[in-house]
Amino acid sequence: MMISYIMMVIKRQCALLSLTALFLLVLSANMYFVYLIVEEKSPNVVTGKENGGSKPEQYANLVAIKKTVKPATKVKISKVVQHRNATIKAMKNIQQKVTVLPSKYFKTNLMYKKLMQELIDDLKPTADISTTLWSTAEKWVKAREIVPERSSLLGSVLRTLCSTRIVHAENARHGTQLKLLLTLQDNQKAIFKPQWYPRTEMIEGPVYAGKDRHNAEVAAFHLSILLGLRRCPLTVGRKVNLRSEIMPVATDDLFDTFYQEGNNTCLYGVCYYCSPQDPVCAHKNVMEGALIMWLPSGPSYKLKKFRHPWQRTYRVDMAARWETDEKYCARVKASSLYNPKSGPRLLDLIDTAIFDFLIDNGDRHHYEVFENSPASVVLLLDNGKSFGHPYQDHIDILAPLYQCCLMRKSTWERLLLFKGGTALSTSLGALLQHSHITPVLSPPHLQALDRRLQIVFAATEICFEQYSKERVLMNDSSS
Ligand SMILES: Nc1ncnc2c1ncn2[C@@H]1O[C@H](COP(=O)(O)OP(=O)(O)OP(=O)(O)O)[C@@H](O)[C@H]1O
Ligand SMILES: [Mn+2]
Repeated sequence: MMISYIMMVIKRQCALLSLTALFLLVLSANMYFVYLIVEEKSPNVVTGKENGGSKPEQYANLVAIKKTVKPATKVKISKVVQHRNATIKAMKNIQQKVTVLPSKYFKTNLMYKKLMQELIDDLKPTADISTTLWSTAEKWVKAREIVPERSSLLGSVLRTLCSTRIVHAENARHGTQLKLLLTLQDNQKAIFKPQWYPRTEMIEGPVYAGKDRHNAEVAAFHLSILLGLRRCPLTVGRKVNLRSEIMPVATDDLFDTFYQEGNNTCLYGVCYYCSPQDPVCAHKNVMEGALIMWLPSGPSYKLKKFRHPWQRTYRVDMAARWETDEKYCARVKASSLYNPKSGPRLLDLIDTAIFDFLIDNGDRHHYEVFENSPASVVLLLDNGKSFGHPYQDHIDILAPLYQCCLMRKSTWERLLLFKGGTALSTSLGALLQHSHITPVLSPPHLQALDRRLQIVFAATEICFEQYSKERVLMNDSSS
């Protein structure tokens, strides 16, 4: 009797203990997850010093993973699909919704033409080419926008960027891809990302496959203006003569990577992905590229890099948490950094997701803000992996939108301006006509924008049905 009583007590204690242990385990797992989000760490990314040389430690793992993913890799898709079931279910719902989108989304709002005309006017150069415009552009940079809503000098700044003499050229030590850091006359820095592909190239493979697309940087900048997301550095297309404009002012280590291949001058640069086996070649001496104006230096503009909470694993056989967990947004919001009540960061990321989905950029593994500005905007830096395939839509880029079901009201209103079916492609096409490397996008890439906009409408409609419009759309004042 006594023994069975003691056994019963022990059993109860054990049950209690294992329950407590389970509770502690769940709690610590949750805390670890919040820690990962807040501390910008990822189980898949080795962190380390920022921008530390040609092989940044913080990217070592991510880069190694990216390198191993070849477009032709065969994987057991069914297994991967199972792992990514949360986001796949959401994507299917959205695809279904597109087919029954309310008719209001097919009615054109002619007001878009007014906006388009205003922006086209702003893009026309009105002042002479002058390096005094560097300081004009510098003054535009604020905590929440780096390009003003309207400026009659926008076109003049862009033209100056396009045509001012290059006085120094070095390898940009930032990031992993080949790019040059140019200094233009009167000390304006700019990044030059070279052309790797013709406009018609279709990039097959995962969403982050291939090399940078210089024209994508130019198109993304113009789209950012059109959508009122004025957080993308000023970007132009520029053709440079490697022999007369770059080589004479190149640093020795850059100069050493230039060589002649038949009639064409080539270079391979110094960067993590750079090698003599992987050169980029000019047409004869002329190389087309994107020239991206460097943000001002100084403490107010110091950049801080964060791991993107919806970062991909860059592995086809491994899913990220956001791909498997329908309630992932609640976890993100548990961090005060992303709680919409305490700051605009989450809404910025949702704006970014919409922007990235439209341009098909699935490579925003990190994002940057101005470290010393409270409530700094999420900058749209590095749009090079966009516009890879005009016939593919990677709906999972929209995960921050469909998992959080939140959107800034002003963003929604701007998107609605382009409803009707062709307004977005028409407008962007018109803005890009002023570019020195026009046509910037091939027609299929432009048309893809209209199709993807419908998908954004569908995703948002689902949110409206689920939570009501009032709960989904957030006022700017509350963010
Ligand atoms: N216009 C700019 N002004 C200021 N800093 C910039 C600008 N463009 C890029 N940078 C800095 O350089 C870094 C690398 O640039 P970018 O992301 O375009 O290169 P990348 O080679 O594609 O990098 P990654 O391999 O990380 O994708 C950015 O993270 C940012 O810190
Ligand atoms: Mn990149």
